[in-house]
Amino acid sequence: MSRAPALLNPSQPKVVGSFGNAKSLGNTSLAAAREACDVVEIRMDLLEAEGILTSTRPWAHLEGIPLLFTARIAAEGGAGNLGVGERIKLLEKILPDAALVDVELASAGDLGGILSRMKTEEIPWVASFHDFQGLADTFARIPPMAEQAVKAGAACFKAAVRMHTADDVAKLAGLLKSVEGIPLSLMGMGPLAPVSRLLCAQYGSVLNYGFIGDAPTAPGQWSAELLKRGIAELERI
Ligand SMILES: O=C1C[C@@](O)(C(=O)O)C[C@@H](O)[C@@H]1O
Repeated sequence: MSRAPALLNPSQPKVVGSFGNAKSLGNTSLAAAREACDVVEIRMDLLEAEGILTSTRPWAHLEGIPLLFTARIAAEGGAGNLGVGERIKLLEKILPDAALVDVELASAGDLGGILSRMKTEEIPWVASFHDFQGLADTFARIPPMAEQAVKAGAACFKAAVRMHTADDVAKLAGLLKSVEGIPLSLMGMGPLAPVSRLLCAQYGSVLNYGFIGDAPTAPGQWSAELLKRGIAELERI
């Protein structure tokens, strides 16, 4: 059953709670996860790098909250260096548990086979993009990438970009009002990450990431609990 439409609503921004290590995942009960976020992100690349993914389902105790699975490539901040074949194998294993799957837009071609299977099984995917440096041309690249994500069949386009100035934060949030055709999840990284994430949520970013446990999964990321409390206080605009 697809739960994506309810999870990808700009007027109801959701908080994604991400685990930076296996200990944080193992120590978090379903009740605690529900308290901290609306969706849990399982970073398979991080778990694989810790060697705990081979045969287990270390997220099994979180059945009851939507699970978003990510097998991030090293070029976009992933741990280890998962090849295409390894990522396909990991994704095939988790499909029965997935409410959503994250695939880098740049990998959509390589993972075309598994994306077709997800389409048949009605499992929506998030096309993602990361810029850890905050390059000057990234803002201009986001609208065409969102269009590519639509063409590739993604349910959402996500971009995480390092912010250098308040002007960057305003530009990122502004894109949420100007790009149409697909739900967007936009967020800043670095020292301006927290303020950017609040502003982006207020402007309609559908998925807003924080960490659960003791290890952030991106520079400047707040805890999911704090982000959820902050977003709950925002007046809709
Ligand atoms: O893509 C994202 C967003 C993120 O990079 C962040 O900036 O919070 C954290 C990642 O775990 C997740 O897959």
